[in-house]
Amino acid sequence: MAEQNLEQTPRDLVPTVIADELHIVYRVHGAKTGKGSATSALSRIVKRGEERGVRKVHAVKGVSFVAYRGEAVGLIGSNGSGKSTLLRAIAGLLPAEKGRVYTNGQPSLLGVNAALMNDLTGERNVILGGLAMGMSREQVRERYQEIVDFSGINEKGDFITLPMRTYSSGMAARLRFSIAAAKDHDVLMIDEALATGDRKFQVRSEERIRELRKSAGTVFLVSHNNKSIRDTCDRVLWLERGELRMDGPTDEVLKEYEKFTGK
Ligand SMILES: Nc1ncnc2c1ncn2[C@@H]1O[C@H](COP(=O)(O)OP(=O)(O)OP(=O)(O)O)[C@@H](O)[C@H]1O
Repeated sequence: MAEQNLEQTPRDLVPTVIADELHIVYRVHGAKTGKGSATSALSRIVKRGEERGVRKVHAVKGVSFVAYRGEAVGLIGSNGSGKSTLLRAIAGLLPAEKGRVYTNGQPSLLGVNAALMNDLTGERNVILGGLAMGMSREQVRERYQEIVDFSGINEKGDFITLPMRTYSSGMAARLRFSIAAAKDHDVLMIDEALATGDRKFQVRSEERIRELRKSAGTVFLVSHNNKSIRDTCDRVLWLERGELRMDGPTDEVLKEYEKFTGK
């Protein structure tokens, strides 16, 4: 893929993320506890080393690709195929077992579980979220109304002044997306954020993703919604059992993926 792109317009392509034979392995402690007393457990640890009682999950297996500035890259694959793991590794949240990830610029991961404070109001979260992304107080103040309007949180009443815990999961996801999308990111990674919003919000956020791409960032989008991927991404990486099964133009990859899933 990289070679193909380089042949087309070598000077315009600025790589933002490079994954080189990347392997990610989770270690689950206490998965195989074995039987017996505490003393026998201790002696097993001493005798057989620290890996005893640790189960490994090899979630990403030798994935390589190069993503460029201005690209929107979809990540697809069955449940448990390694999509979220790959994003977390690009964001620097998981160490590589083998291989490397290089990023040019600051990657921001916008997950469904992104950490907003449930006991604080939406309003406070907008401010803290903006500051946490590196915006100044003035910038947050300037963008505040835009963020709230984009999220649509106040469409059905004054919810922005209520604690986040009173929001539905869709409302919370919309607010997270709106906060993250208020800033231009070098590399923005979105994990299923669109799936939780209603159709009107999805259309708005897809539009914003296209804008973010124009402002020279790279966007990664994990989704099980093929339509969202088709409407937003020009390139798709298809993962299956941790391996990169296909990397290419959206239509080509989705065609093969739909054959695979029988849809
Ligand atoms: N914290 C963790 N500890 C151990 N194993 C994990 C952990 N998180 C994910 N896994 C395992 O890693 C593999 C890949 O999971 P991942 O969440 O990356 O898949 P996914 O493609 O994003 O799935 P989905 O579409 O269901 O969200 C799975 O086998 C999963 O069980």
